[in-house]
Order: sequence, then C-alpha cells, then structure tokens
Amino acid sequence: MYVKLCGLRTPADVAAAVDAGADAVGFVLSASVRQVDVDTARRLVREVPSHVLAIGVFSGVVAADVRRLAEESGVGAVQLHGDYPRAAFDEVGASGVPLVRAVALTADTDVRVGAFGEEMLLLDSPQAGSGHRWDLAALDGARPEGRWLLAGGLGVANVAEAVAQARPWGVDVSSGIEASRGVKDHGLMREFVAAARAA
Ligand SMILES: O=C(O)c1ccccc1N[C@@H]1O[C@H](COP(=O)(O)O)[C@@H](O)[C@H]1O
Repeated sequence: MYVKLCGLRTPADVAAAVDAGADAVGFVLSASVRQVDVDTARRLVREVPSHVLAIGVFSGVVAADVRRLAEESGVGAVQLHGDYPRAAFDEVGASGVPLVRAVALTADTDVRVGAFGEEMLLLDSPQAGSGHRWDLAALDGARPEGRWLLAGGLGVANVAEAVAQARPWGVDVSSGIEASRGVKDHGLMREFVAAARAA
C-alpha cells in the first residue's frame, strides 16, 4: 500500500513522515491553509530522502507557473488538482517531471491511469483538502486499475474500511493527520501509515 502524507509545512513534519514510513509527501504550493512558499518548499524538499517522493500540489495555478514553481522548489513530482485540461498536463510534463492527476469522480471522469500522461491518478472529494469523504459506491463500474490513490476524509479510524471498499493502489491524507487545521499531528501520521499498511 503506497501512502502519501500531504500538506507538510515544517522540517519536523517531514522528519515525522519519513520516520512513519511514508512513500510520498506533499507540499501545497497554491492557495490553502497549508500553502508553503517556494523558498520554504525548496528547504523542505532538501530534507526528503531519495526513497521518498516529494510532490508539489497545485490547484488553480496556471501551467506556466506550476512548471516554474516545480523547478524552483525541486519537487520530484507535480500533483495537478481539479479541472486542468490535457494541454496543462502536456505543458507541465514537458519538463520531465512525473505528474499526478487529482480529480473528483464524476460520470465524465476518465479513470484510465495515464490518460493525461500522468504516472498516478488520485480520486478525491470535490473539496480538496477539506477532510470530506465521498461516496465510494461511485467506484462501482468506474474503478481505475493500476497506480491510483484514494483520498478524501481518510483518517486512522476509517482507512481500513475505505481500502477494503475501494481497493486502491495507495492512499493520500491531509486533514486526518492534523491536530488542528493546517497543523500536522506526528502521532497521527505514524498511526495512519500503520493503519493503511495493515488494511
Ligand atoms: O490540502 C490542501 O489544502 C489542498 C489544497 C489544494 C489542493 C489539494 C489539497 N489537498 C489534497 O487533498 C487531499 C486530501 O484531503 P483530506 O485528507 O480530505 O484533507 C489530498 O489529495 C491532498 O493532496
């Protein structure tokens, strides 16, 4: 089970995520209570060991700026959240950075992993980073195959049940590992990784 811990803001957050055994960590570089500026992101990325993927998370940022911020921060992958068109994936991906396509599941969603040139698909609630869950029954008949992550309101108490129902390749969490909005709880990070791996 691939586990991404998202919305990290401090070196202590990064150290705790690495200690917990996360496969990937996310730094939000667009408007959010969890936003870090590009200089902070660059410093945090330097703390991430090579076996852990540092992902820059973007929503509502034009592709040219995503590409510049990704290059300046040194992230190892870019997560494009929301309704970015295929052209935006092509523009950002032209730099060679691996992409994560993060969308809410609707009747129109292309659930083929790689359909937009991405390495991973992430299915999330319509309100990214809100801690809101979504109806996993929507996956019936629309379940992706391969490298796809489940997100949206996951936490220590519900990740096992969510994994059993959705059967994702990996999971992603932000709100569910926080003591208060935007402030990570390092104990919850450890418990979440353990619970996801045990699922
Ligand atoms: O976390 C944010 O603030 C955020 C901002 C902009 C785009 C995505 C964001 N977070 C993503 O939301 C999910 C997890 O959310 P939660 O666990 O329900 O809080 C994850 O994909 C984050 O990368």
